[in-house]
Amino acid sequence: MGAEEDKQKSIPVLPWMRSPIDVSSFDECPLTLLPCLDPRLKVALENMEISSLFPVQLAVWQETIGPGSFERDLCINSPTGSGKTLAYALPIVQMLSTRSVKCLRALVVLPTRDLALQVKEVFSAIAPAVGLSVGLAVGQSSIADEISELINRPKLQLGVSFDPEDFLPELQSSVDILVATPGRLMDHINNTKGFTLEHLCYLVVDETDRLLREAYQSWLPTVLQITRANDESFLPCAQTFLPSPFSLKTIRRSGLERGFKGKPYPRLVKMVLSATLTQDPSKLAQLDLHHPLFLTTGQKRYQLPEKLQSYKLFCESKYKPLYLVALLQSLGEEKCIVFTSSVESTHRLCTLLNSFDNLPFKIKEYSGLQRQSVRRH
Ligand SMILES: Nc1ncnc2c1ncn2[C@@H]1O[C@H](COP(=O)(O)OP(=O)(O)OP(=O)(O)O)[C@@H](O)[C@H]1O
Repeated sequence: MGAEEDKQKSIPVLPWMRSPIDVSSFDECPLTLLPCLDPRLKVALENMEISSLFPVQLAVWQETIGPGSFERDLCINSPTGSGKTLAYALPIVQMLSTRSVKCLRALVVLPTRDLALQVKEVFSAIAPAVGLSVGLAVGQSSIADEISELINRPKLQLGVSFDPEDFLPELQSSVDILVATPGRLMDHINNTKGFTLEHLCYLVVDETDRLLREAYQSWLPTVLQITRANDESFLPCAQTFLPSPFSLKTIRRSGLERGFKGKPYPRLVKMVLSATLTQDPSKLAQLDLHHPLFLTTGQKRYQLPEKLQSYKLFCESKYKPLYLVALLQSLGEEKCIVFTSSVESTHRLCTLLNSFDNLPFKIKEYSGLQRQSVRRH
């Protein structure tokens, strides 16, 4: 294939992908210079030893809290390690920080439990600073325990007798933000009383490529259908709706005046992220994006720290373990992480290394073979 043909092939089909925002043109931004940052969140970030925002975080801030003000759905293509989690967590938490009534307003979906746990940790480090709670639906605990974490059941008052027929306690969400894997999310959608996406304002699809590659019990069409159904059921009452301080209904008015061409407004804002975002129109169509804005750093898959040096060692594959042992020995006391391509190779390599009894270091296995509780310590 000629170079010209190659170039042709890499031009995205979708027009909005052809004029992206170049994230690499942004610099890091010290928190002291970040416009509109809630001071409570600034303190929370400083407690995490974060003193400036990475380029992707600044670019997203500009399109959400900054002049972009969440008007468009965001598609973010940025390498692993570039700080995508905080890029969406910070604006969402800041936007929800003024809400006083608790209900589920932001949903973040990730393909695996480990990733969901990492993302939950980031939200948990900043959300409580502005009075928001974060929940996790990943199947780490029993469904009953998870439900009691996510749903608040008001207790019956002592001494007051209720006819069980008349009394249906109002179930409310205990969390404002939920981080979930698709399977457990579907369990709650289908079976958990009081679990509702009715008030959802933000949907984040992290590791989008992976989530679009597999259907995962059709979680995406289900979530979109539920949120669309909310839009439709609210639309007829949009003209006659009188705001009430006690109403929890999110009224997604038709936003003609804002150029939303009859789409409901406020709408469900979507942010989709990946290190290798697909350009396949049929895959992206599944997300039903609104006037999407593409933010990208190009084709880079990984973001390596500037001072990291890398070396390659060439050898025949049958000698790989021996070279590895020699390399580890030469590194002496340094801590090392060895990555392999599968759970099985990790297990094999670990068994092999442990069979040398004169190595001056301890070897620990870390893969999906270990239970979650072991992996976290
Ligand atoms: N502004 C920041 N200042 C300092 N460290 C940061 C900042 N933002 C993120 N980090 C740290 O950088 C690392 C990478 O961040 P993160 O995991 O969000 O990257 P990512 O782009 O989401 O990667 P992945 O594709 O693996 O999910 C994390 O250890 C995180 O704590």
